[in-house]
Amino acid sequence: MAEIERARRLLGRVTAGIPESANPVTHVAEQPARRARCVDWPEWADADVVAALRKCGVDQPWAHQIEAASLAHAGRNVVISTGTASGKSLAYQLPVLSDLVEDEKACALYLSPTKALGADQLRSVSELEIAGVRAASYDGDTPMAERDWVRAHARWVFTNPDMLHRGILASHARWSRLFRKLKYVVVDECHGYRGVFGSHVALLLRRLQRVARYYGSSPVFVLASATTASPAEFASRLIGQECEAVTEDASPRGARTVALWEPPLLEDFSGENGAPVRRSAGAEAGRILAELVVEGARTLAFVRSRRGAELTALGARRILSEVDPTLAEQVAAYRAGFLPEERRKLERALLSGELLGVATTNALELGVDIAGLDAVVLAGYPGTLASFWQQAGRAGRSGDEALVVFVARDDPLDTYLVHHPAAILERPVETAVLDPANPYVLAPQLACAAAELPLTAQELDTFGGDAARGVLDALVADKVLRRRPSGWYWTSRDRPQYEVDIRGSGGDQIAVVEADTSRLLGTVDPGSACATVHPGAVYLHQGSSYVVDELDLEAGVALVHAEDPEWTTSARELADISVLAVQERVDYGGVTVCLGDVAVTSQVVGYLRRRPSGEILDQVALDLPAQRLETRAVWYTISDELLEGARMAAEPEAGRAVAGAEAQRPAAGAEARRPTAGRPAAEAEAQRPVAAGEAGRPVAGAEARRAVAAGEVRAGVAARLADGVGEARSGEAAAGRGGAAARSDGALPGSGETPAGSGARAVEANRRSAGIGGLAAEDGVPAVAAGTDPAETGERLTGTGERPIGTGARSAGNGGDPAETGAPPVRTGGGSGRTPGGAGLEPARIPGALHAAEHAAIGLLPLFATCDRWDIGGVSTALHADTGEATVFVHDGHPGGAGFADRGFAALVPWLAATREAIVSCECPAGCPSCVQSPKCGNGNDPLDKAGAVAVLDTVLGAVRQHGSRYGHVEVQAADTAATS
Ligand SMILES: Nc1ncnc2c1ncn2[C@@H]1O[C@H](COP(=O)(O)OP(=O)(O)OP(=O)(O)O)[C@@H](O)[C@H]1O
Repeated sequence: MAEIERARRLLGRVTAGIPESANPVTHVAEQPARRARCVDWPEWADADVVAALRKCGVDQPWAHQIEAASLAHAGRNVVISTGTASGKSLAYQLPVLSDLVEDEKACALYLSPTKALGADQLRSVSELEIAGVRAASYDGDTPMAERDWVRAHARWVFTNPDMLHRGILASHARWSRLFRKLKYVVVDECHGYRGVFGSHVALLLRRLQRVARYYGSSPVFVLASATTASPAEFASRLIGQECEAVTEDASPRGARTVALWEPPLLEDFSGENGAPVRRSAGAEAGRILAELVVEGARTLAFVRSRRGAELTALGARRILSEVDPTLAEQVAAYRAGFLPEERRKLERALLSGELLGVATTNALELGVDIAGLDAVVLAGYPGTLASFWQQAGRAGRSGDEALVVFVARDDPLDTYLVHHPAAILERPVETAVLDPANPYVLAPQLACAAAELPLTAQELDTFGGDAARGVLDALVADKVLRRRPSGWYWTSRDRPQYEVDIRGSGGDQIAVVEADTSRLLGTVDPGSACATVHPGAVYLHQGSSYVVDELDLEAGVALVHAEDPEWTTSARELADISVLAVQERVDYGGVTVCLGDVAVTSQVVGYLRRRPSGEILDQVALDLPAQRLETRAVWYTISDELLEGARMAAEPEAGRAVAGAEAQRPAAGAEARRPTAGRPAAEAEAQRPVAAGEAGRPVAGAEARRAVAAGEVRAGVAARLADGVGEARSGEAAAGRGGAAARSDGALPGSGETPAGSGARAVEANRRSAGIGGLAAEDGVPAVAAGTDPAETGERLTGTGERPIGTGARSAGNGGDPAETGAPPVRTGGGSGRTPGGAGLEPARIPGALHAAEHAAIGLLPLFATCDRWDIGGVSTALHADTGEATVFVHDGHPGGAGFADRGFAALVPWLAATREAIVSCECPAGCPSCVQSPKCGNGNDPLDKAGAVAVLDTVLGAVRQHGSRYGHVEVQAADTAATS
């Protein structure tokens, strides 16, 4: 009981003085303590290894450790997927070290997503001092002289996927000693291999296996993962072989109290278009951190960006210095670029109580032996439940209950989570999404594979079968490979690995160079360069701030100078989308849901400068070229009949958008089925899939605007309301995901090819260009792009309601523009005469309703696909030329897609239901960042119709539910079954 009192006391302390009416805590949950389940050391384990582990403090192993270790020892691929600090390292150390001792020629590889984690793991193996093992690292930091030694002598090589790709597989003959006797491959933190990076790693591991086979070995894979859903399935997909899973965590855990926290609305600020805004999660976390430090609680606060971490620590110190200056000394920010020794020092200081509070980015999430803290504060959802529990899991000592506070940021996903505790506390951790069949990933990977060893027809099944065959044909047509009877051969003397960056797929990299010193700070992929390193952009690199002077896309360089201005920048982008091919299409009586390939043309048209207070300084127009991205999208269309229905719309209650039940209620009336006059009848056209290159492309942005102005298209229907990807990508978010920032393989923007073709050409292009992008990624340390996410840095939008910069691309208002009036127009009237399940929206509201529904859907997709909202974009339009109907698209931000849109299609119903819930449960009157406003909206969040969005979503969900039993969408697609940590 004393335990619970302690956590409750801590929570009481952080809420002290807040009136009950303004209590930010939306939910409190208690998680009980768990006892350890220990077992004996297995007989097969080497006695010296056991003795060494004992000496390092592991007296008796936990059951899950030995279960996994024994499977590996028996030659079975295994993934251990258990909670934070559950001793996963021992599960692979025991079999690997035992076998290395038993067979003095045997070798092993260890792969980690970051250099820092690899260094930590090497240190812990070296500390065991097992004779003859010769463990060594081989990464971007390994001096040239040492590399020869590692190749010649090391038996356990600690490296990362980037070095495996460029440094080991590319010159495998020099590593023949290792490959001949390669007994184990350890893949640590494998849940991080998702999206495009994960797809590359999956193919890289297949390349590794074929090279090992060539030298006569067939290594066993041991994978370690945070708790994830379906770990066996995911690991099998990652390595391309059967893999067993160990998931029952037998390590001890202290009890925890988890509090969900929604920061209060600010009274003296309003946001864009007059929307209410909340206190930033970072500022709130600083205050909570200070209160906990006063209580003597050892606390780690996770903040999403480096700048945010610094501001949070600063905020806490400022509060503490007023109470007791010595307490302020006990709070630190985790600085980027900590060396392993500094991290150890920090761990020790925090564990001993010398330091009481540390504000950190997720850099401290991996490879840190910090557990048993008194409290953890999470400022913002870290993107995945796996990360959430990884961070939360740092709290909790046996015998003493710890506190976890999750502070919501002002966005739809976080808001949804604090109001739906089950989505955090009871939901299984999501499966990591990867798609090794993406042609943009397959093409460069197959080129690398062929360059390593000629590819034979028998091997193609491991590379995706038919998908690989199609890509190989394109590579042959482009003369990248040559087809001979015995297989496919690489044609050049150059090695493709140097130009293929496995951390992304966006063409040749843009180098970010400090003009004064010519120092290369990092690289950004060309797809997001206009948004992140446009002239005037504030660019963060390793915690330091720079301002971009010049962006030369042709030369591939952004020149910057060191400067830490009083503002941050966020780009604004317009986009247009066309359907290239429809892979899946399901009709639900007036609502159609599709999955397919699209081309997104986007243009950064300007940027906003904001002070940390949220005040918008100004908007600066930019004249940058449009970019083209071919990718995957999920979209739904709604017929006019359903959208407009009859003349009765949802009536918003004060402070709430309520259209749900009302919009669902069927009402009779032939009136409702009347076709809308004046709207182009494109139904027949829209019923068939649109193939690549066909006529019927959408009206391009400028063209649409002209058409609207000229009255050629009905007012309001031609504007595309777009939310481009990555325009204000947070540097930390990019880095945290393993680095979308450093890319060099992939599509040629603007090639207009089908994915396979352009993927093939990408390789060709990459072969010609020197891959600057490799520099950042070789280290396993991705470059950091501008930290401009206002939600992360504590900035707030102060609304001016101004028009987007230099565009005019919005719905042509006809007096009914809801954003102009501040509130959606409300129709009243009898319940008769509307289309069953129809939205009851008048035409002028439709663009704003679709736009708002699209924003919220982008915000909520990360709940179902393991992506960040910056990985995806969207476009909504009241009339799309390719579909002939009102359409909302949500698309992947990577060439060829990363599986996110596919996941949205598969989880359509729960995704859109959660989207609706997020909007409805937001207390704002007409839309705010917590529900339908987007931080990256190219249209200045205008028009947005919150009540209309609910009506749209109800219409879609109603139609799917009514007609869906014949299809697959009614089922919640949750194969996710694993428990959280
Ligand atoms: N059986 C055991 N008994 C006691 N302590 C153990 C045992 N196994 C591991 N440990 C200790 O637990 C701590 C965490 O171990 P380890 O870093 O391997 O966990 P992990 O699951 O890899 O953590 P993370 O979640 O950070 O990846 C280490 O200090 C380790 O020495």
